Amino acid sequence: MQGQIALVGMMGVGKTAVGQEIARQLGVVFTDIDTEIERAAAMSIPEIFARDGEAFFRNRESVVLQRILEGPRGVVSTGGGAWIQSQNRTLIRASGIAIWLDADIETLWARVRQRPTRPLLLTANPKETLQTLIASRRPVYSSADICVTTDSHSDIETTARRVIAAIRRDRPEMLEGK
Ligand SMILES: Nc1ncnc2c1ncn2[C@@H]1O[C@H](COP(=O)(O)OP(=O)(O)OP(=O)(O)O)[C@@H](O)[C@H]1O
Ligand SMILES: O=C(O)C1=C[C@@H](O)[C@@H](O)[C@H](O)C1
Ligand SMILES: [Mg+2]
Repeated sequence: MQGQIALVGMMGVGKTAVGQEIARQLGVVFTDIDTEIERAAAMSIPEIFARDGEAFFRNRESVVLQRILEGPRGVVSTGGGAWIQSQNRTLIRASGIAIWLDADIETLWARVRQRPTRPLLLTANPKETLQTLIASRRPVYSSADICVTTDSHSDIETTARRVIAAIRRDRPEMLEGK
């Protein structure tokens, strides 16, 4: 591999689940930035948001992202807000490529509504909050190198195959030797 493959996109789109499967199919290491932040802080993400606030979390996110991107090449799943910060986009672009995983609001909502693990959705109307977040973030996600869409009919393995096929088509040098 010629660099890191970073997955970006909205919460619930499947960056963690699909990223893990891409890494398995390619036989490379997989790292999830949210998991690494939680490990380093010995706290869950909702706990970090509640105790230290979002600005603190964003700072940790950048530090952890930089550390992981400097490590062995593989697949890196980011948190939903990571690509929104310009310094993170610079870090990811310098280390490899960004894949935007996209899905419609109904697919995202069906996947996030089950679990109260996303502090940004702890609002009176979480579906509306999700919709507002999508509207503000979509223009930024669209600056990723490759966009792959998923929906309620695409399972994790199929979506992972689609991502690998898109990289092979658009950036074949990334997968040299794979
Ligand atoms: N293609 C898919 N088909 C079916 N279920 C999926 C798919 N992708 C993800 N899921 C399920 O949707 C849920 C959310 O996925 P996941 O945690 O991977 O999202 P995420 O993008 O990493 O979100 P976050 O930004 O909050 O970390 C999980 O329960 C996962 O198993
Ligand atoms: O979309 C976001 O801003 C977030 C998504 C999650 O992956 C976590 O990184 C956190 O809950 C924030
Ligand atoms: Mg995730």
